[in-house]
Amino acid sequence: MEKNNTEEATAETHASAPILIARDVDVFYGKKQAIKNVSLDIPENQITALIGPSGCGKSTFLRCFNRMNDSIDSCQVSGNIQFAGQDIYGPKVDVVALRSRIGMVFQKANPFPKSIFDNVAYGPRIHGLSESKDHLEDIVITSLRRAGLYDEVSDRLDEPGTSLSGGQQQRLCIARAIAIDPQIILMDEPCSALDPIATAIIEDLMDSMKEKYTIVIVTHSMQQAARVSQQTAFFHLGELVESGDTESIFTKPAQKQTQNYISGRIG
Ligand SMILES: Nc1ncnc2c1ncn2[C@@H]1O[C@H](COP(=O)(O)OP(=O)(O)OP(=O)(O)O)[C@@H](O)[C@H]1O
Repeated sequence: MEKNNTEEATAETHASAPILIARDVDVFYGKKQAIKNVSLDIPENQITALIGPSGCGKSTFLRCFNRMNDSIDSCQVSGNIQFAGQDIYGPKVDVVALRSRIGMVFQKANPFPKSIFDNVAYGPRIHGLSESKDHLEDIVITSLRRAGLYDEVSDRLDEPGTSLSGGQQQRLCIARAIAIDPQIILMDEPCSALDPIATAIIEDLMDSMKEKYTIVIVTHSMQQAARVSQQTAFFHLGELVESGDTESIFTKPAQKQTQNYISGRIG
């Protein structure tokens, strides 16, 4: 009995070990501060939801994790973010390599103007991940399967990615992210352009994906955060008000601001 408890405790500790650690992160767009001294741990193989009212800084904070903010001239990020123990803003960091480990899926599905196959094969080709044509085919098929799309497209891999439905296009983008073998997938409101059925498919998919990947999702939908995530972080006016396990945040939040948001009093 005692042994089982120890095993359980070890498994639990392992399951919640942080893969991303943000400390004292500030983000400015010019003189305007969008993120104020935010510290947050992202546990491995879990889904963390970033929630909060429009403009509170969720997407800005998400983009810090794979340095997508680098491409915005006015944007300055300071503080410390570690990925698997390495400072991702360190001088020697190869941003392209970082983004292959920390992939991203955007609000609006954005397939390349290429075939379904080539959309998924693109990343492995440019990152030199495939040893042969057969290996590349394997990667494409495995990625499409992991994204829950293969069965729907197996007989039309040569057709344009843009010929798919919105929900299928979003799963194609997830397959594209998976194809370069990331550890983390950042999702910025991935279902906001989708109908409830396509949304439910993606939510089920996320649940199965967390066995292999760590997911951080920005969502406007509190119901979605409650359905899919194990951890939730609530932002307001650029500050992290509170974070913790999703059930606690939604049933007994520690902060009044969180309570007001989840009960619809601010939004
Ligand atoms: N490229 C940019 N240039 C200048 N200001 C920006 C830029 N992107 C975001 N901001 C500002 O930073 C703040 C945070 O924006 P951000 O998009 O991160 O919030 P959000 O919580 O994701 O909002 P939403 O839920 O509406 O998408 C806002 O005040 C926004 O106007």
